Amino acid sequence: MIDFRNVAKNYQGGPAAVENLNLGIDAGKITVFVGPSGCGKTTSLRMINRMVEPTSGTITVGGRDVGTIPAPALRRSMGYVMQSAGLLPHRTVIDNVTTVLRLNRVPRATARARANELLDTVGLSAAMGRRYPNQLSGGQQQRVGVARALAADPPVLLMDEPFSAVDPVVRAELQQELIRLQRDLAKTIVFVTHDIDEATLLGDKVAVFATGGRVAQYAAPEEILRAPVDDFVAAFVGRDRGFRHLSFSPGTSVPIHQVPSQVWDGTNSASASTWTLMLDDGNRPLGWLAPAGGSATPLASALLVPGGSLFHTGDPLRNALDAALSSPSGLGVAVDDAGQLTGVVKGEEVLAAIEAARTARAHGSRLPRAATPEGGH
Ligand SMILES: Nc1ncnc2c1ncn2[C@@H]1O[C@H](COP(=O)(O)OP(=O)(O)OP(=O)(O)O)[C@@H](O)[C@H]1O
Repeated sequence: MIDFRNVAKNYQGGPAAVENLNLGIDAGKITVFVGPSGCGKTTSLRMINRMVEPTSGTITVGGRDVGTIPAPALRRSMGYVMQSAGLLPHRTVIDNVTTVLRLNRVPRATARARANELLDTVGLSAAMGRRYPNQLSGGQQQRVGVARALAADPPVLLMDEPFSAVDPVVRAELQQELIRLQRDLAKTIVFVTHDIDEATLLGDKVAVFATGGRVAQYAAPEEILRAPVDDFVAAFVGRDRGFRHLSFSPGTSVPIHQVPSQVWDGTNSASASTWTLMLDDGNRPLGWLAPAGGSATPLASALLVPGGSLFHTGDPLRNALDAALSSPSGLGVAVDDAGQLTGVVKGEEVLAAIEAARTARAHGSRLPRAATPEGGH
């Protein structure tokens, strides 16, 4: 869909921001440019819609050389979302979202109807449409930025660190929304970030940039985590890449076990020697009761120990391992889509499943059935 051929950019007086970029970007997929600060990601992104003009080389979009398309028309034909949302402060949210539609001479009523639909798509109520940008939180502003970029239904969406100015919780929400949106929209998205976790979560493909716009590796995220091509990529990807790579291995082979459990009523008795999982009356985990130890005396007022992360049906091995590691009992709590208890996973069995997945990969075979801990090696 998008092709960089021998593209270079020299800002006046400086060293080459981008030396010689050759890269093909797939249609309908999310391609992430990731890399340290100043390596030319934003410059490369902005050359696609001619916000930055290349010094030499060619960029084509859908086979057309962007240099031959008038810049304003080109920009209107692509969605663009940036870090600060870039909303016009003196215009209401709805007017911000309809800007491009109005420039494209879409009648006002149609544009507003479309904008309201889009606000709903990005999780904002119609009432938000009447507010001004400074009356929204940072996360809400970014949602408006995404709605505005989608307004003209462009096939290409350029996103420059769109979620980096919001807190981690909102950021995770926005990332999930983008994944959900993309399932329906299948846009060609080019996404710039310096966060490798964000890159591997969102990218169908990830281009790891080094100084001067040199692409050190361009591959699917699991490959970058599993087999970085050189020390630069390995260092950038980080020390816990092995753990992160588990996001790409299904957790279906991890055995689920029964666990002693009770409905929590505030007066439950701890067992002498085992951890007991406390549930609400809908079978959803609330926390644990620690073993009472030598004294089998029931506690008058039991103390609920907060649980660890939950391993949902369908989650990857990473979540299974995290559930086990973060659980005070050492047993990772597994739940179904409704959040109801299905059982627990054991750390050593997750490790055995990880080893089985690795062996299967090494032999290029299908995943064997779940290995027992004894059979792990
Ligand atoms: N308008 C400009 N004028 C001069 N130099 C610029 C300009 N914009 C960027 N540069 C330089 O070009 C290089 C690449 O910058 P660019 O913004 O593309 O990098 P980046 O990888 O997106 O960085 P960051 O993650 O910090 O945004 C840097 O050395 C930067 O200082």
